[in-house]
Amino acid sequence: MADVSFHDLSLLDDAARARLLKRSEADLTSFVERARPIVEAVRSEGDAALVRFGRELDKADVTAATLKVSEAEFDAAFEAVAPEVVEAIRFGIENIRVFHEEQKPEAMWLKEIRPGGFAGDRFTPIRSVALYVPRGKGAFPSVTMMTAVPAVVAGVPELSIVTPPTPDGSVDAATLVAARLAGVGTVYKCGGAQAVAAVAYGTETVKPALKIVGPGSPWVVAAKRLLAGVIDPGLPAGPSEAIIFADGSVHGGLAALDLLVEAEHGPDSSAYLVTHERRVAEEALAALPDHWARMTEQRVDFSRAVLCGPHGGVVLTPSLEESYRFVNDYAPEHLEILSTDPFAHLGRITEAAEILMGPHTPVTIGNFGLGPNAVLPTSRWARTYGPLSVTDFVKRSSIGYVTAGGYETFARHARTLATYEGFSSHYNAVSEMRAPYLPK
Ligand SMILES: NC(=O)c1ccc[n+]([C@@H]2O[C@H](COP(=O)([O-])OP(=O)(O)OC[C@H]3O[C@@H](n4cnc5c(N)ncnc54)[C@H](O)[C@@H]3O)[C@@H](O)[C@H]2O)c1
Ligand SMILES: N[C@H](CO)Cc1c[nH]c[nH+]1
Ligand SMILES: [Zn+2]
Repeated sequence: MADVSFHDLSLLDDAARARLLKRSEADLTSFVERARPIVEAVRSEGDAALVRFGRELDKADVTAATLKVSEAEFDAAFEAVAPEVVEAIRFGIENIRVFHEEQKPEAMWLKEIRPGGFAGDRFTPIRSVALYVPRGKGAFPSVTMMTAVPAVVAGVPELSIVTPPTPDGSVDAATLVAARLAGVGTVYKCGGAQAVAAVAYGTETVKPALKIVGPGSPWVVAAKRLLAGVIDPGLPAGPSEAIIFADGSVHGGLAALDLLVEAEHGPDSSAYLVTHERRVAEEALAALPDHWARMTEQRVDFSRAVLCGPHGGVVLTPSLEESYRFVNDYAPEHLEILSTDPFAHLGRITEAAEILMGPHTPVTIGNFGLGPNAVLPTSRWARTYGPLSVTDFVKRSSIGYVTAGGYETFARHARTLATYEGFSSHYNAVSEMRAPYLPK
């Protein structure tokens, strides 16, 4: 059995350190090439292609008539899901709603920039958005909560969910419960590249959308890349990843417990424990076998593949400074600061999409509904993107308003720059030609 990867940063040259920063999806070329014919088939054949790929790729018994989830299926889902699961979904949705309502921008603001000259922003919902909910290596009602709640808070009028069907032709029941409780009533049974193509082009059954958000496998990420000229692909959210940052105030066994959280998503995930304390690193390595003994076989296989492979393991740094530097260079999707004084470290970390503070805030709690969004940028995109938010579901128009009294000051400077840039109509519109036409 392979050993957990142990990286002593003080022994690595720059090239070896740079390799640690890479993710499995760094090269999507082969997925993009294989997703291309799927996308093309959906564009040209519509529902027929969705049914074919549903059967081939998801081994699912779907027909054109059953591609859209019926009201009866929603009702049956509430019967099928255990009451405590419904309660956990309600609890999460409520927290996520409170967080995102706080985040919602004012519908409009206007400021007097100079006397008689007003400028501001107005926010209006995007007309139609599709939410991708994965269903490959597990079911994700939590992703339904995380994508649907901010969309509903933003007021998007046309919302739909796309998610892969299961072999019996149904959709994960808890996903349907979460959808209805969050306020989304349209769910289509298609996943992967074909789902992205379906909402980009539309089919006989699937209504096209202006934007798609939500995480997914490399098939989903590849299709979003191919269709970026047709549909807004939202923030890049691929295979899950995390850094557990630990100082010397915690036990390494705790770090190992939390390191396994995102490592168990799939063999394409990434997860590191980063610490400058050799004791913490050694305790973590020693604790992993016990933790694995309490996991399901599939999740052991996934997390072993990550932690024993090139995209995971334990990183021992020569100093606290080097730990900060590694985290900021890596720009993780999830970062957990394991310390009895996490706020002492927070100011040093600038590149992370989600930062969870202290020994009582494991990534699990963030994933399942503390409030902040757990759909997050992966593959170092945390350097420029933040978590999914209400602002992903609205667009901004800027508003300008100049009064009769304020006009001449702005016009004078505009004439000067219009002349410099060589625009005669721009000039004329603010010249003496304007006055005769103005309302008296
Ligand atoms: N970044 C985030 O915020 C975030 C949140 C949750 C999950 N995730 C990640 O999302 C991903 C979900 O992936 P998943 O696989 O569980 O579900 P998925 O729904 O994204 O992918 C499954 C679909 O991929 C397609 N597919 C599978 N094999 C294929 C093949 N050989 N050819 C063509 N298409 C194929 C099928 O259509 C299938 O329905 C995981 O990597 C997880 O870590 C990320
Ligand atoms: N960790 C995922 C985001 O990378 C979210 C999630 C949902 N369920 C379990 N985990
Ligand atoms: Zn997770």
